[in-house]
Amino acid sequence: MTNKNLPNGTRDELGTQAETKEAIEKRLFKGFRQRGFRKLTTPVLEYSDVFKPLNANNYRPYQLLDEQGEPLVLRPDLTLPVARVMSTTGVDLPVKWYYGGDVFRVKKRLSGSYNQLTQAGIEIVGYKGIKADWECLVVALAGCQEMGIQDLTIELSHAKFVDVVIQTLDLPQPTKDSLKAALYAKDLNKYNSLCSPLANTAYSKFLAEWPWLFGDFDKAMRLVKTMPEIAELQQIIDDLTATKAFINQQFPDYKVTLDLSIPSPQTYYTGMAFRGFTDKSADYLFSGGRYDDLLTNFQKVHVSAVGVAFDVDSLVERTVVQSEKPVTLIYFNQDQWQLAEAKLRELKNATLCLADNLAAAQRLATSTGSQLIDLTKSR
Ligand SMILES: N[C@@H](Cc1c[nH]c[nH+]1)C(=O)O
Repeated sequence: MTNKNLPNGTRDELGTQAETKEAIEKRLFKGFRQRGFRKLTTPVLEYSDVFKPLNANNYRPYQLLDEQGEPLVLRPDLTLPVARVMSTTGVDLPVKWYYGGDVFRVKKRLSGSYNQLTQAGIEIVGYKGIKADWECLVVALAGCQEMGIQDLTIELSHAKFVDVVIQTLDLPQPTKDSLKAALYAKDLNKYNSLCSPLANTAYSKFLAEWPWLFGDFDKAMRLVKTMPEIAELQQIIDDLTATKAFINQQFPDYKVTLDLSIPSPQTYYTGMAFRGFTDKSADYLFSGGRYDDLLTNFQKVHVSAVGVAFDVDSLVERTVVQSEKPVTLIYFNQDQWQLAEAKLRELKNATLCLADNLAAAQRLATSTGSQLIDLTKSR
């Protein structure tokens, strides 16, 4: 073997790190099951077509070919495979699924982030109303609470807000498109010059501050309300406001912010979206949202859906791991296997010492700070 390096953006997980991840996944899955979600497992490999709605700008999938030369990818997302399953099998709706597994996203070199990420999430398919969005939030927030995360901020956004506002502006369509791009890129010179024809209109106060329309929820909402009433915006405002009140009531320790100047976290979202952050890192702990049109990519019937996925790696990073206690080493002769097994069952934190002689066993015990039990004397 000549190349012992790992592919870019991948890693090995040893001991505590891998065990913490396993423990977190187990706890999350148990919580999902307790709320009546059923498990859905999909393959790591899928045809590239499944991910057409993804249109991700900041990463691309790993590509390969099947034996017939059809393009395959390592799944870059777990929601789209659920949509594929729903459209190809006759599962009765509504349905609540949970899943866990790795997604693969080839990011720019030197971006510092990993290309293989572990997610655990839920998808609720077949409910139009806000109760399904709130169930996703409760699952996400209760999960964080159980992991002992205290400084959580939930950032709410809405996939339609920017488009609805831009459509009402009295500007030619190409200017509207450029304005949206400049807003997302926070290209303020360009943004201001594109907005200048609307300088003395009822939108001017809002437009002047739109690129900064994130952070404090009430402050952002006050600015939205300086605009003339837009009928289509009302439902969006009502849903966001009710959701903030719901979170404040159910999870009073967590903070809610609003961001109405960003592109939707996923291109397939059609409604409210939410992400959870802590002060310590820019990586989110969970991300989710409503995607009522996703299944129409696979089938003709319109189906409502909403879901959320934890970034399990982010949870691992923030979980305080208990330092491992020194284990007890059980040294024995090979004809004493039964006795060694009995001792192993009796002791809590023990492991069989497989060394060939007592001196080697003693060296191992010293170097690992373990206690050594020598069964070879007990004949
Ligand atoms: N698949 C989304 C999260 C999600 C699950 N359900 C809905 N959204 C993501 O990876 O960002």
